[in-house]
Amino acid sequence: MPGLRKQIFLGTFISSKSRQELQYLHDAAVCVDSHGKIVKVDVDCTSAELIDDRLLNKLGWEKSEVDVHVAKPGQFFFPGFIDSHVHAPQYPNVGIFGKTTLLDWLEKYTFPLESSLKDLAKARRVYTACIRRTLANGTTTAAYYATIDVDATNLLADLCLSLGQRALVGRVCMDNQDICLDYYRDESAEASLEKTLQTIQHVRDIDPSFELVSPILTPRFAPSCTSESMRGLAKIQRDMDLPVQTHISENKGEIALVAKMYPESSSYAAVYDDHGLLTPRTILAHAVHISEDEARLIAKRKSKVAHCPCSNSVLTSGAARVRWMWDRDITVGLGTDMGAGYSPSILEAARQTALVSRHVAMGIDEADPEHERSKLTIEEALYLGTRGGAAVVGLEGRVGGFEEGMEWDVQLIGLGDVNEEGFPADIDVDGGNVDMFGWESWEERIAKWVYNGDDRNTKKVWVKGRLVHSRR
Ligand SMILES: Nc1nc2[nH]cnc2c(=O)[nH]1
Ligand SMILES: [Zn+2]
Repeated sequence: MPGLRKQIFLGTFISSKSRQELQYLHDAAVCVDSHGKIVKVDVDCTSAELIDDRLLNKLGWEKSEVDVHVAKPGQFFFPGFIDSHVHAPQYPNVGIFGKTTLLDWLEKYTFPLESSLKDLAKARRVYTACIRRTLANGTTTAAYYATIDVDATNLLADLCLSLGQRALVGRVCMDNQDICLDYYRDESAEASLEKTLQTIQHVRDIDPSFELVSPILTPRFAPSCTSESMRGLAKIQRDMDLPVQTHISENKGEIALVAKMYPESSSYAAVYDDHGLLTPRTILAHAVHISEDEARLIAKRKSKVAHCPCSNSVLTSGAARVRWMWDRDITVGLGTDMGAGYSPSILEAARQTALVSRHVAMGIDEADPEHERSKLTIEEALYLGTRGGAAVVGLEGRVGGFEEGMEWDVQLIGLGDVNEEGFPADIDVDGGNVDMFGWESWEERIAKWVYNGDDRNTKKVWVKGRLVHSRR
């Protein structure tokens, strides 16, 4: 990214040390070079003045070439969220679902809206709103499904790049003439693959090394694709080493449909595997009802799962078992799955993850140790939204923490209103739902953020060192 100045961030930095534990760095300085990369983390930096004496000398940087950002008392830096499963064209429909479940929801609400986005002016409006709203909620990376339309999909990639959101952008493949509706489908398997290649080429043209925006192969789900298109996509995946995203085992009716369509495959996961689509770069959304055999196969292929708790509750799909998948060595991240998911926020997804895990627990006898184990902690939910998601979208080690060598994809969080000493000022009803009383430990502050926070607490957001959102 040309034109970025060097930056030093001072304050408290909180990130996942492991699934179970958050790391708190207080009075720290994180130094970011002009490419948006973290080059130094200094943990003993109590004031801005120290930067002159010590840090700048160590870095060999001139004061005049550096911007210094100091977090206010009570604020902290947190890694940007990763939305590992989201449909940008469905954004206008968030909250609009009535009592539908997956298959009738697709027909009633989703396909008409997606198809209407071949109108590029409408697509621009919807995609701009989706990107700006998710950035405002701290989402620095999103794995997007677009629509079947090449131009509108390419526009989504353009907008991610210009608005500064890291993204994987997929043109949706739907070529099964028996299942897909006439008004919204690819003409043939061949056309589906050709259009996919057009979007890959477009992304290559605008971001040649896929630094910020990458194409992602997107067979919508097994019912919407033919064997021919799935095999063709698998070949493109192998030839170009690209990521893949699709849906799996979300809804019982869907599972029955897949079993009927692919009787020769032993399970839903096996359908993808039999077509060469279960790869280490494959993101499978939902996995609510997968069997032991399917979990074993997914883990063996090192494919990843995007857990979408809001969507699974909205569409009455079921409660995915995150601990159970972790126990079977499956890497899991979080997805909003808008517009089935009603919220653009991964913080909301983290909260719903914690709650859905309690519903999983309620389905297990209290005497069984799994009852207690199923419940996820706040630390685990935040891990899923940051480092877990990074591993799911193939950015492990690049984003999700504050280590040297990582990129500055970060949000600045402010909780309540505090005065210079860090004590609460008067309650500010416009500033968000998180009220601080001054006696909370850092662990308690994070808990209050997860359960009552929202975009009003997300003060600033950076991607690869660039400021992409700032709250007025
Ligand atoms: N939640 C969800 N599941 C799907 N399965 C196939 N398409 C979709 C979709 O758009 N949303
Ligand atoms: Zn989805």
